[in-house]
Amino acid sequence: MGGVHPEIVPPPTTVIEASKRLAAWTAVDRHVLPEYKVIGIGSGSTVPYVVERIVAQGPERNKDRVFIPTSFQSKELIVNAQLLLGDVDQYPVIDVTIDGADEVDETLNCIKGGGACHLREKVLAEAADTFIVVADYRKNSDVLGRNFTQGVPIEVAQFAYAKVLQNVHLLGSPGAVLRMAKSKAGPVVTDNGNFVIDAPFPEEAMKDPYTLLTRIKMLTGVVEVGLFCHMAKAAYFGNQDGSVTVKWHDGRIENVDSGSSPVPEST
Ligand SMILES: O=C[C@H](O)[C@H](O)[C@H](O)COP(=O)(O)O
Repeated sequence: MGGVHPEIVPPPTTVIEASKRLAAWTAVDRHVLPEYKVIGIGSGSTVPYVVERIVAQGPERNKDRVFIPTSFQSKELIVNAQLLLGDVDQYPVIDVTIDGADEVDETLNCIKGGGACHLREKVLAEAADTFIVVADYRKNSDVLGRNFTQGVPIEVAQFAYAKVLQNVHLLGSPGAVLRMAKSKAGPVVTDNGNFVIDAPFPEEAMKDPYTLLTRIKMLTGVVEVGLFCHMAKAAYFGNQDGSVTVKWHDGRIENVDSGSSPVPEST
């Protein structure tokens, strides 16, 4: 764990990347406390900045901590940052988990799973005493599905996908599709060996994500649904003007002036 740390993520060159970093750094500064020893690491493009900031807390702070990944990607991040890797079966109680989101509504319900990692992410969110979301300003929304339009990610057992797809069509998402891979023929296969269905629902259904979650989860063959309801304690959004908006679980909205502009010098 000693020695020079490798670069975890290149410095941001766009306002969106800088906003992600701002959210991640602010959340780590406030929620990864010195006494915390078991830390869940989420997945996606915002999380490398989380790991970067944790590493900046120094080897002394990190030497007796263990980091639990939510995906192959976050496992690589932990290992490359020379942090100690653990798993949730060894550490079923986590002090804090920090993760990204595809969209967050006004009461902190989230769509997650744009990267097909939502099963492990939800396990680590639920195992954590504190679950914190970090994202750029585009994810800050009033109603889920307004910004992230590809639909609710649903992880399904491979053999059951066609049956679940039919069920989901009848449940009110006629446009639901099996997620196809980009650089491989055939469907996306998750880290757990399952398929993913993307199911866009009308706004009326998305206004009550908990009911929708329970309906989808009851379908046999569904492994996990990318709707995270009543889980997050706070969501941090990096803004274009260099401030951070914090939405708290009790409805409070806080504006933090980071004192630094997120606009990268090169733009
Ligand atoms: O499956 C992926 C995860 O739920 C990500 O946390 C989510 O897609 C957000 O990722 P990003 O930070 O890249 O927007």
